Amino acid sequence: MSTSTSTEKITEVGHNRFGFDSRIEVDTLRSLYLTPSYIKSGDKTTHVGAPHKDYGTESVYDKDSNKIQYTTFAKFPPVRLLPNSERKRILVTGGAGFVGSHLVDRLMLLGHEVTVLDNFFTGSRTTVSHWVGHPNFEMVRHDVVEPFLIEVDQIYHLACPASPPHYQYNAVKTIKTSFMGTLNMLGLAKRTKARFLITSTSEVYGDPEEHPQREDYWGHVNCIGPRACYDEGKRVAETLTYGYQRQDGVDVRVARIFNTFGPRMNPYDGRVVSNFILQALKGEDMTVYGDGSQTRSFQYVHDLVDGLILLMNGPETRPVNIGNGHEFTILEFAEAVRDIVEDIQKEQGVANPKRVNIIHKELPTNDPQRRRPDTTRAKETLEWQPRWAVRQGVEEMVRYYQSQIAQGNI
Ligand SMILES: O=C(O)[C@H]1O[C@H](OP(=O)(O)OP(=O)(O)OC[C@H]2O[C@@H](n3ccc(=O)[nH]c3=O)[C@H](O)[C@@H]2O)[C@H](O)[C@@H](O)[C@@H]1O
Repeated sequence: MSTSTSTEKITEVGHNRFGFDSRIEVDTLRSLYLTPSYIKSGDKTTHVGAPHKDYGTESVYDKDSNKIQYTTFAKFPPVRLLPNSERKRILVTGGAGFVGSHLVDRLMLLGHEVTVLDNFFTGSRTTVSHWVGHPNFEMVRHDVVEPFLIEVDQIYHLACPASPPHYQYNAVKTIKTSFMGTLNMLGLAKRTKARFLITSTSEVYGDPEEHPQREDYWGHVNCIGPRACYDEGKRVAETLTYGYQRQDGVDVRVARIFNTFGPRMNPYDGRVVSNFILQALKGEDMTVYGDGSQTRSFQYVHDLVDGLILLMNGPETRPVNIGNGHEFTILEFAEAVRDIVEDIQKEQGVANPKRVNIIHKELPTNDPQRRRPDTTRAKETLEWQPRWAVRQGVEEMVRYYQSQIAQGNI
């Protein structure tokens, strides 16, 4: 499949819709994840990554001693100054995770007060460390399976491991997180009258018999399979959400997220995009599970954050699919990632980049055969559509991982 379609340069993300202006320059966001870094070897220090800014975290990796020194600057990225009437108190559970950290960046830059709850099981402090100390920001180490009391206007409830190896690592804890965590956060929403948004998943459709998947499809889930802890956990979380809406009038939003990728994805989390990019960058064999004929549709994280913010502030209370409709077989996707990595390596002066092999490994049990979102509802009710081509996102993620490798973080 060709990924070389020419794509327009995206300079701004977000929308000004539903009384909530979420527009931000892409370069501002980038400066938060493509952070400056230096590598020291003997007397020589080389700069890698983005140009130096006087905020965020800087790292110097000393190759000889294998030590890394972080410096956090007391200056923060400038945030929008909002009048009190517009500034919201926003809770983001799982805010130190991959998706959560991008949402936090956006909400902080927009001028809101953000509290992050995270138990750091799969999230990491470093994803949002550039905000620590900011007057509008608070980070709390807390597990959502325990109640949490706070006064807030909006709750984005993201907390839950999302990668198959992570969520299957402790299946009982995953179900507990989905059920107890959602129960606690809905209880909080009921008491504070905060609007509540839960990030559900395309996995509620299981191994779908309908294609593409619309929100009114009930799904095809094996309730005793290895994925059930996540799939059924999210299904019961949705049930709870609408239970609180019907019984207690809680103002709810449900996002069903389809495969998402981007910078800050944990390099070891085992999902396909991070695995393929890192394997290609390190010159290792790329591992396609099964024959690679299963399909997925991948969306870039900035599109997802746009969708979440629109959903939270818009009128739609039914579940909404948020995903990109460009469907790849996994084998096609492996080839596309390999081509993109080679193109970038050539652009960087590597004359003949080593062509990595694609090898096949066993297909995980109950791995869904086909997955593509029908996003008509998001288009009609939120006026949301994905804007980032897969190639644009993969290119940016390659550069992010390259700088992480250079810094000794991978
Ligand atoms: O994003 C979604 O909609 C949901 O599905 C994902 O699950 P999955 O689609 O299986 O995600 P990956 O682990 O990235 O796998 C995608 C496909 O690539 C394959 N794969 C994965 C990794 C790898 O190295 N090679 C490989 O061929 C898998 O077998 C699967 O067919 C994640 O579980 C969830 O984060 C999410 O809720």
